[in-house]
Amino acid sequence: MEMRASEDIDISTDITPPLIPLSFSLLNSLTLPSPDLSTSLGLLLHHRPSLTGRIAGLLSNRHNLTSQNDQLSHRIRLDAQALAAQIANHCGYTEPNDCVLEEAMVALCAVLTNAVEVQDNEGQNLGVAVFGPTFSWINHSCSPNACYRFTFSSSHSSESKLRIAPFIRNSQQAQVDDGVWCVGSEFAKEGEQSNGPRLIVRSIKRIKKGEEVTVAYTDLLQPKAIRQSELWSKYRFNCCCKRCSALPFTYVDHALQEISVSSHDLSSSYLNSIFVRDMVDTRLNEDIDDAISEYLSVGDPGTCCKKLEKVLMQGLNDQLEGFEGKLNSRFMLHPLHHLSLNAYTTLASAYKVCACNSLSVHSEVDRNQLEAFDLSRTSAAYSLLLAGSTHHLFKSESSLIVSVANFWVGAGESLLSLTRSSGWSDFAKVGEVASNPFSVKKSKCSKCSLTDRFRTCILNGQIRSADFENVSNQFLSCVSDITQKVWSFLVNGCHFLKSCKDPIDFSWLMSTKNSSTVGVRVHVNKTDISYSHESETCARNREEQAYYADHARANIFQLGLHCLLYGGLLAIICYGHNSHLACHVQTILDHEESFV
Ligand SMILES: C[S@@+](CC[C@H](N)C(=O)[O-])C[C@H]1O[C@@H](n2cnc3c(N)ncnc32)[C@H](O)[C@@H]1O
Repeated sequence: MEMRASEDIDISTDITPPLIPLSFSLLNSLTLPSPDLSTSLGLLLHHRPSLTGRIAGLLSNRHNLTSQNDQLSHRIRLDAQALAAQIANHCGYTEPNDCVLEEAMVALCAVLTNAVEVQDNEGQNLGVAVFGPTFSWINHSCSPNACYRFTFSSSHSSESKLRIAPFIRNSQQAQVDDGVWCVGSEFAKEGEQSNGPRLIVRSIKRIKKGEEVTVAYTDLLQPKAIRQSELWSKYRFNCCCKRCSALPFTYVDHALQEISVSSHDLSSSYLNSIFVRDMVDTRLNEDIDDAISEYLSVGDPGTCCKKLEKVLMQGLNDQLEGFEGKLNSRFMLHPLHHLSLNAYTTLASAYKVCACNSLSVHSEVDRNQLEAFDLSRTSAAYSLLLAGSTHHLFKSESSLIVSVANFWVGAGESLLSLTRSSGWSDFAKVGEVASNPFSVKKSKCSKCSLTDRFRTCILNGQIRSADFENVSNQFLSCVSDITQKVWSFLVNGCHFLKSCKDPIDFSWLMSTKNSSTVGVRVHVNKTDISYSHESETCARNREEQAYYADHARANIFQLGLHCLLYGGLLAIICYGHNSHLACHVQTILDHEESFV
């Protein structure tokens, strides 16, 4: 089964009304050991599996999930026994019979195949839910044209209408029970009291009438091999979408897994050996994963930053046992490799925590202000690098919009908060620049229409494809200009960041594409830096320092504002104007205004 557009749909359109779940389990109120089991029980209490192996119209995929003698099928069997025992108990039997066990198996497989994690506004995992066919018949694509969000409000816009319909191939007709697809039964009714999660599907691309509507079942910022492996281990299917079938790989998939080699005695063709590539991938993955997991469990952000930056700067330099003896090479992550992106995300957050810790630990006021300022500056630079690098990928793969929206908002927040740092006083006379001197209203950019676009969109909730393209081009042009003015200031003191020539325009990567010694350091070109922090710190007097700092601060404010507004616009496209992220952007803008 699949879902298709029943009309032409523009980008940024809700394509279903709010849908109510068939079954939902909150993480903190489980009667059974796992949310999957509780959700399966909820499903079974109201629906019986049909002879075709579906339950409430949902595919159980029972055969594919349980036919192999592997860990997944073993786990499903054990869980199904626990579920069957619970049902038997509920019905007053002492032992579950084969029929109950089979029903438990079908319900559990249907939950594994169709359930989604429900997240609150902050992205925290609340539990697990299964929805009816309107949502559950939507297939996966690694380049999807739709996304979904949750809402917890019981009122919804009267405009939201169903714009998709099931498409059933002849061979599947027999699988669907009469009455399963019943328009209206899954939709939240006006004034309904229940306050559980509702799910809304929204277009992130233009979709033509009759085109299949797809969503992502996995993280799209992962390379093909990882996406395929996750889809196989969870759902047991091989994705054959356009992105996965592209040969050679799409630019995005190539970049997400690119590793370069530098060596005196080996050519980069060695990386083409799957054996060497897998070995290098595994080792680099372990290094990044270890640093991040240690940070998440032990909570030492400083050590994590050092470890991650070491991997980003030095790559893998060990002797590796290869099939032709020992390989004495250096393997570097490409700046757009998916592990680099993970590292930037963690570094942005870890430096921010370091900055907060620094303010709370030191007793010498001036020293801690300066240290916290430097750490916040580095955190903001990593946020900008993350947003810029994923945006670069987004230009080739527009379904990355959902991640990119969050990253631009994060970069905007981080840059704006940097402009409020008391550390600026180090550049001028203490106390003079303690509050934020910039106004959102007065800082309206003369070159782009972002502020107006955001305000219009936050009111009416939609942007047309053509408008969006224009706004994106204007935004990129402004942000590239401003970034050139402040990047050297933002990255001062951080070796890895200094080695990234431009966090927005990645054309510098292309020029070195065929080099076998692609180390990020080769891209450093100090002559391109329009003005550098070094020149500020060497400035002869405090007036000069203050002058440079004022300019840097004003530019960082402009940069932050652009990132935030653009992130807000993307948030409206992906989640709607009433969404948490769009409202969050509005709140930051109001907050900034209140500083003046
Ligand atoms: C949530 S259901 C989607 C609807 C399903 N096609 C149906 O007939 O009910 C998920 C299951 O659909 C199938 N599926 C989804 N996307 C797919 C894709 N891109 N390629 C192959 N199978 C897919 C897999 O069997 C997966 O476990």
